[in-house]
Amino acid sequence: MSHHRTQPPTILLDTLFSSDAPLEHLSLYSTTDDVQAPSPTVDDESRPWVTLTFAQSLDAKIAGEAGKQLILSGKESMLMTHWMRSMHDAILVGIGTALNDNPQLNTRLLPQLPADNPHRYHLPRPVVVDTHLRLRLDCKLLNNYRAGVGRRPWVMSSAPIGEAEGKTWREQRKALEDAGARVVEVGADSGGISIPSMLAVLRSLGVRSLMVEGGAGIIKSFLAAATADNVGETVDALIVTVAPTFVGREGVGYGENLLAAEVPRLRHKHTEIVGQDTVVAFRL
Ligand SMILES: NC(=O)C1=CN([C@@H]2O[C@H](COP(=O)(O)OP(=O)(O)OC[C@H]3O[C@@H](n4cnc5c(N)ncnc54)[C@H](OP(=O)(O)O)[C@@H]3O)[C@@H](O)[C@H]2O)C=CC1
Ligand SMILES: Nc1nc(O)c(N)c(N[C@@H]2O[C@H](COP(=O)(O)O)[C@@H](O)[C@H]2O)n1
Repeated sequence: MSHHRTQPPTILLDTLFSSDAPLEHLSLYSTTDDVQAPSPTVDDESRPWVTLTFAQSLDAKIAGEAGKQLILSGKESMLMTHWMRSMHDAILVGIGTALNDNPQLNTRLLPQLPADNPHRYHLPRPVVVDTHLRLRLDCKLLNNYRAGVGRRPWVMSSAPIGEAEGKTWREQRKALEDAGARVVEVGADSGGISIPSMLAVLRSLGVRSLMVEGGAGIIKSFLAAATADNVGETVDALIVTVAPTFVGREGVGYGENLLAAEVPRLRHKHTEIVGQDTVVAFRL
């Protein structure tokens, strides 16, 4: 769709912004005024706006056998994902994805702006959820930051209680910080980093909107945190790209253990055919 080439797709504008928001330059911001970058927000500012998003096959798989990374999105819907990235202050992935995919989480697919355009695309902050600080020191997120083409990655982690484990964690924290990361301590429980605590901390650090890209474990946790009982407390929008392909049962899914009573209530907002894919957007 041609308008995807020069401005954000309608499905994103409809889902992330209210109809009275000024639609010009929604994903652009002045190089001198980062703070003014347009962003979806929640009213009470207790947490960031959260968009949960991923690409899946027809049989609801997000990766291949043993987690093999799959490019499920076609080029048009991948471009849509990069527009979406430009509309959020930060992008979050779990450490499983960071280790497996070594992602960049930037907006490199967006069309080049004319040289005389005073704006540039908003570059989101990468955030990795990593209890045990397993992030590699030579990952692309840190390499890009050191090369001046990415924001400093934030690593959301939790200091262990035991002395031996604590020593390793502190050493790894120093190594990651020396490599350029900012390690942010958050409370954890048996399910890993506490999602509500992490969201509150991110908001206190200035993150107004968070795009959660996966992987499987993170998607499950955010869906579980956004159950019917908790509606409105964790996830604001769900945007799923469905690719016209089957992966098979060896692939990695995210929904196998979801209980019907626990699934969040979805309000359908928009469905759009983007290239060969179908993108479905909901508000929660
Ligand atoms: N198709 C798509 O759109 C996408 C596909 N993927 C695919 O997903 C796969 C990775 O998924 P997965 O291995 O599950 O890894 P995740 O990226 O979901 O990371 C999960 C890990 O994050 C840590 N963690 C800490 N706190 C939490 C919490 N509250 N909830 C969940 N996890 C937490 C845990 O590790 P620890 O205990 O060490 O902290 C956990 O093992 C890859 O194959 C990747 O290619 C990924 C993104 C998008
Ligand atoms: N939208 C989308 N479609 C797919 O088919 C995917 N595999 C993903 N994966 C996510 O994108 C990350 C890679 O990002 P970079 O290209 O390195 O910027 C990957 O880690 C997943 O989070 N997404």
